[in-house]
Amino acid sequence: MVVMDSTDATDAGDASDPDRRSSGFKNRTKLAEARRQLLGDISPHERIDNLSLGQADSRVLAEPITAPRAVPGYERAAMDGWAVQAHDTFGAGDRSPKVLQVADDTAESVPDTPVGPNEAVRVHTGSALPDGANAVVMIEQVTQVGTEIEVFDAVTERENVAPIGEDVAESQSLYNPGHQLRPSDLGLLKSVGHDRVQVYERPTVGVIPTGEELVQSNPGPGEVVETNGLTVSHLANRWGGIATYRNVVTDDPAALRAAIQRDLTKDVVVTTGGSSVGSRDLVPEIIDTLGSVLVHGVALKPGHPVALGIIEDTPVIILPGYPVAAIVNAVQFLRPILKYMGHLPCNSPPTTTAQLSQKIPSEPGVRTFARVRTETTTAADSDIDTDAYIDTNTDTKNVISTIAKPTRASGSGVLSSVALADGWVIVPESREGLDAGETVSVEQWEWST
Ligand SMILES: Nc1nc2c(c(=O)[nH]1)N[C@H]1C(S)=C(S)[C@@H](COP(=O)(O)OP(=O)(O)OC[C@H]3O[C@@H](n4cnc5c(N)ncnc54)[C@H](O)[C@@H]3O)O[C@H]1N2
Ligand code: MOO
Repeated sequence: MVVMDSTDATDAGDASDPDRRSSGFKNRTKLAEARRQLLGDISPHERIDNLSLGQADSRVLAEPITAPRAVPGYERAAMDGWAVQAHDTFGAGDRSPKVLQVADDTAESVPDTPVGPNEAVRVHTGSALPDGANAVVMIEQVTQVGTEIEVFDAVTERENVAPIGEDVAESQSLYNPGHQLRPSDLGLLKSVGHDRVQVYERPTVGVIPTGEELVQSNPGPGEVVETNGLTVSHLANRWGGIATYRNVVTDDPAALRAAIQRDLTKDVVVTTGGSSVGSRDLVPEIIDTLGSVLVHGVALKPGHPVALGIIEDTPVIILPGYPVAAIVNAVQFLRPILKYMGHLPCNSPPTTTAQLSQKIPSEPGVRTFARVRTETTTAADSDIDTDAYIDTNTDTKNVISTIAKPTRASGSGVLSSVALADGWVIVPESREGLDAGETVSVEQWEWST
C-alpha cells in the first residue's frame, strides 16, 4: 500500500474502493456508464488556432466561412475557341458555314479587342470574355481561312461561357463552425480569397508510461520494452490530439505524482500500467489523492482494470499495462474524449462482414474485443484483379467470401494479436460467446481517424 500524504487526500468516492486490493474487480462498471462518467463534467474547449491553409488540413473550423468574392470573378470562356455574338452564328451548319471576320487571333487572357457584329476574337479556356461577345464557338467547329473564320455550328447566347459566380457567389455561405477541413475545402477557401482560417486547437494529451520493468530497448531478464506510450501517443494524434510521449516513470509514489501533476496543464492525462491490484499498482490511489477516481474496473475484456479519474478539470485515463488492454481501452475512452474536446464527430470505425472461423468465448455481461484476421476467398482465376485498379468502384480482389479468424482468444499481453490482426469482433454483453460460422462485423478500428 502507498503511504499517502493526508493533507492531499480528497473524498475517494465509490470508485476508490479501499478494499479493492482484496476484493479485486467484482463490481465492474458497464462500458457506456464509464464513458458517461468520464465525459459527464467536461466540455469541448474553445481555444483557437489561426492557421494558414497549408496547415489546416483535417482541422475543425471555429468560425463560419462566407465567400468574400465570386468565383469566377469575371465572365470567362469555358472552351478554347472564338468569342462571337451568338446570333451571327445562327443557321450555321456543316454545309452552310457562317463567315466571320477575325478581329484578333492572339488568344490573350484578357482580350482587349471588342467583338463587333460578324466578328470573332480568339480566346483560350479561362480567357475573359471580350466586350461585345456573348458566346464562344469551340475551335473544333471552325476553320480559319486567312482573316476570316468559317463557323460550322451555331451557338446560343452564353454557350461555352462561365458566368460570374458560377462556382461560388459573392457572400455565399460556405461552411459552418464544426466542419472538418478536407483538401477540397482548402482549395475552395483559397479560390474565394481566404488564406488563413480559425480552427479549434487540438486537445493536448500527456502520455505517461509507468512501470519500473520498462526499458526503451535491449531488455534483460525481467525487463519489458515500453510500447504503450509510443502506440497510445500516435493513436491520440490520429484522433485529433497532440500527444506528448513522456519518459517512463518508475513505480515510486513521489515520481508518479510529480509526473502526473506536471501534465495537468494538458487537456487529458493518460497513464499506462499500475492500474490493477498488485502491490506495485499505485496509479489509481495517487489519482485519488490528487483528485478523484470516478471508475475503477469496467466490464470489458481485455483490460477490465482500467480506471478513469479527474484532477481539477483534467480527465485522467489510467490504462492497464498489458499492451492489448491499453489499446482496447484507449479506443474506448481516449478516442471519444479527444473527439469531443476537439469538436470532432466520433463516428463508428469502418467494418467488414465476415463469417467466424471458430467459436469466440466470452463472459456474459462483459463486452469482449476479440482480435481477428480476415481472410478472403477470391475468384479462382485471379488473385488480384488489375481491372479493379482501373475501375476503382470494384473490389481489388474479386472477393467471394470473408472469414474472420481469431488471432488469439485471450492474452492481453500479446501485442501481435492486435498488430497482426485486421480488426476486432465485439461480443456484446448480452451474449455468452459467438459461434463458429456466425456472421459478424469486424471493426477496423485502426483505420478510423
Ligand atoms: N489479481 C489480479 N491481477 C490482475 C488482474 C486482476 O483482476 N486481478 N487483472 C489483470 C489484467 S486483466 C490486466 S490488463 C493487468 C493490468 O494491470 P496493470 O495496469 O497494473 O499492469 P502492469 O502490471 O503494470 O503491467 C502488466 C503487463 O504489461 C506490461 N506493460 C506495462 N506497461 C507497459 C508498457 N508501457 N509497454 C509495454 N508493456 C507494458 C508489464 O510489463 C506487465 O507485463 O493486470 C492483471 N492482473
Ligand atoms: O482483461 Mo485482462 O487485460 O484480459 O488480462
